Amino acid sequence: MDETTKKTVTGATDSSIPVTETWLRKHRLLYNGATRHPFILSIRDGSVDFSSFKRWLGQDYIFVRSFVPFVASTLVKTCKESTDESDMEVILGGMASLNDEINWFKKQASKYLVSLTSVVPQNANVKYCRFLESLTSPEIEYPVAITALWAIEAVYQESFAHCLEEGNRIPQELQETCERWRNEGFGAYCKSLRDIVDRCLQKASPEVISKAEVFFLSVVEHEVEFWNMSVGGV
Ligand SMILES: Cc1ncc(CN)c(N)n1
Repeated sequence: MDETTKKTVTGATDSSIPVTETWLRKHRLLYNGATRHPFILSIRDGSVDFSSFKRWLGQDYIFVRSFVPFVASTLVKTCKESTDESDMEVILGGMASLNDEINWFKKQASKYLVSLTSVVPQNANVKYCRFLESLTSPEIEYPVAITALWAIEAVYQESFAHCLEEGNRIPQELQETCERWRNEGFGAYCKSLRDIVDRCLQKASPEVISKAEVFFLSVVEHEVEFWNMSVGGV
């Protein structure tokens, strides 16, 4: 029997395996589709098409601006619902670094001559931003919101970390882009988010756990669509 589906004698799922680990094992192919997407692989091997990179840059700037209200709404849920006071500091730190992220996009846009005021959000981006907005609803439970936040950040962290793994041939000018999400601080932030998710879901009802898994999968699918859009799909 697969370890991830191991049941105890009472029939419950083995709680010694953190929930995020069970999902990553169960949905590995889909998850790899996001973190090893052809766009990411093209950055890694140096064959990236710079018009795709510029498209990604402009679209992601729009995305990050929509991401801020979602993170803010998760911060509010954390303040109201979390039983651990350090959770609030984790999310607050993430919010602060989003300010840097927005400024970084502006700087890169001027370097690559991308006019951020004339970027028209593409279909996949519009859908992803709508999804983010739906997550700000009070009906979205804290464990579900924090799951989505973790998944969104983790996909970027793992994708760009992969670009810099041994054997890469990334163009010098994209080194800084990859570092932005590969750096130790961002890695530690993603790890803290994951720990919060696992802790919250350990105490959550089966319904909330299932809902969180559905939203985890939705994030991964939106991320794949976002990369597809960047390489020129719709
Ligand atoms: C689409 C997307 N996903 C995640 C991240 C990381 N904040 C981002 N900038 N853009």
